[in-house]
Amino acid sequence: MPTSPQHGPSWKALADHQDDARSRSLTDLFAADPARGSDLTVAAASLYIDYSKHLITRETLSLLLALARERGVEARRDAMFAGARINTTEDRPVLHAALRLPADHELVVDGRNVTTDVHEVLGRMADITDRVRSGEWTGATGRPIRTVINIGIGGSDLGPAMATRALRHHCDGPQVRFVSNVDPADLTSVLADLDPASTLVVVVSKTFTTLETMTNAAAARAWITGALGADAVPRHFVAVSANTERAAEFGIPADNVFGFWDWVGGRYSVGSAVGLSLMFAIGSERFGEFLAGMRSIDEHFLAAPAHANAPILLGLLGVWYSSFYGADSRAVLPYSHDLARLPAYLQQLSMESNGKSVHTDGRPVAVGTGEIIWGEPGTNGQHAFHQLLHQGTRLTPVDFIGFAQPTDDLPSLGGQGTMHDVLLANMLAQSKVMAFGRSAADVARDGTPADLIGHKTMPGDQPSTTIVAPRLTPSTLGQIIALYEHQVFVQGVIWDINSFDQWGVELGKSSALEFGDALAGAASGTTGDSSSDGLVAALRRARTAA
Ligand SMILES: O=P(O)(O)OC[C@H]1O[C@H](O)[C@H](O)[C@@H](O)[C@@H]1O
Repeated sequence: MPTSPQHGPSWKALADHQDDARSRSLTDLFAADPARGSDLTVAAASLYIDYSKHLITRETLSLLLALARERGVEARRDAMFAGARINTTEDRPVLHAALRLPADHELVVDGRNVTTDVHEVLGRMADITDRVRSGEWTGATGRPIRTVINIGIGGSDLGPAMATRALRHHCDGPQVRFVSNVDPADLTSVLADLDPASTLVVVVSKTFTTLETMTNAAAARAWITGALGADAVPRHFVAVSANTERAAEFGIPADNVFGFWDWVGGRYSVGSAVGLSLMFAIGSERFGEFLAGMRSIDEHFLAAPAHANAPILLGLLGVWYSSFYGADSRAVLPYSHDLARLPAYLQQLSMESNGKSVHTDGRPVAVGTGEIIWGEPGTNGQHAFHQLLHQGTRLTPVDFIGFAQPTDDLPSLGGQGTMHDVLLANMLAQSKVMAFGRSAADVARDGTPADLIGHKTMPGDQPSTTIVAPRLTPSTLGQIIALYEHQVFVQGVIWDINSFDQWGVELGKSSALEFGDALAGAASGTTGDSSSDGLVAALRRARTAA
């Protein structure tokens, strides 16, 4: 049974070391160690990752790596990949990495070779994808499918939605749209301009019980059957679920149900059948490239020594800031408009995984765990929230993500270079000024009036990682996703928390059911607290107001 991390010798050594290191600025660190900009980098598949602009010395790194050893990160990683039941509160293996294993790689769990099952489903997905994309699969009136609607929420939405948007340039199948929110505005606006006769609905739910998804799916079914009759359902609905019986109860024939397994967490499921809508959009071949990209990072994570292992290094840096500096959040800033939904995707991946306050054995955690992930694509954030990153009082580590080659390009304003170069130049400039700032002496040298010097001084020391890839492709997107998955895993191991359950979301779900009754007037008496009583009453009154 692992002890709490703060009781081990490495934690104490890091805390003592931090007391010494805290006064050293990134400007000082780069002056004292000019090679750090090239040395503190790591290559993983086609990703080049610069972590030199972090508040660490080489000694910090070796202490962090000692912490990883002490916490058994590599042994735990091997246990995960081997199918050990490391999701202890749900007694399940954690095998999203098995979703991208080659077909000839045997991985036996509970007496079954899971890669056989994975590739059987992948084959069925490829088959329906080919039929839909070629027009062989038709709707009830014989029309080919022009639009696919993915109905799902959380892990059954964010992954395929983020990836479909990211791979816009590779989308050459039916148009794919996403509906997640139980707010009827979501479904209504998505359906508004669609023809039911050429629309295919993919209902995605691991459990097939999620209220939002079931509600939207029922409304979509009414929309289809209202136009085309009840018999149209098998031509217009397919399901993705680990609960195939429930999917059948909804009226979706078994041939149209694509399964996955309880060893795939929702937020880790984009490489499973949950990615079916993405496959419709980009085709099965490119989906295969996406899985291969993920696999290349799995292999790196498994094989690279810890000091050159990107997920281990990035995981340790996340712990360094969360637990030692008390940083609450990390900004993820993709300098790629196509990655606009990546921060939202990573919010679920990281915050639902590591937003925990007890150790694996149920004892309370005594150190800062979890990170609040947020962000917007560059350069939009620069004109909105970067001010706080540049001159605010909070330490907020940043991940910059950029691509050498553009997906789209246009000439720049001055005609020299291109807009993509302007984008990349901004990314590099932001990481530089966040790290090194601008001293008061420098500001004064410009003749700045004394009373403005403080206002114009840039403190610097806002740490960042920069992740660079040649181009945004199915493979590099898969690599980025797997990199973050494993970073989250490493942090969970160091903190000794279960990154693979999410009990915290359950209470809100059951409470919402009670409020549904109260709003409808079906419940009598109090909701249990005076604030909720007042809100229910105000909402009921306002419904009848003009
Ligand atoms: O795929 P489903 O079973 O419908 O679940 C959808 C989502 O809802 C749950 O409440 C969990 O918090 C998420 O981890 C999950 O991805």
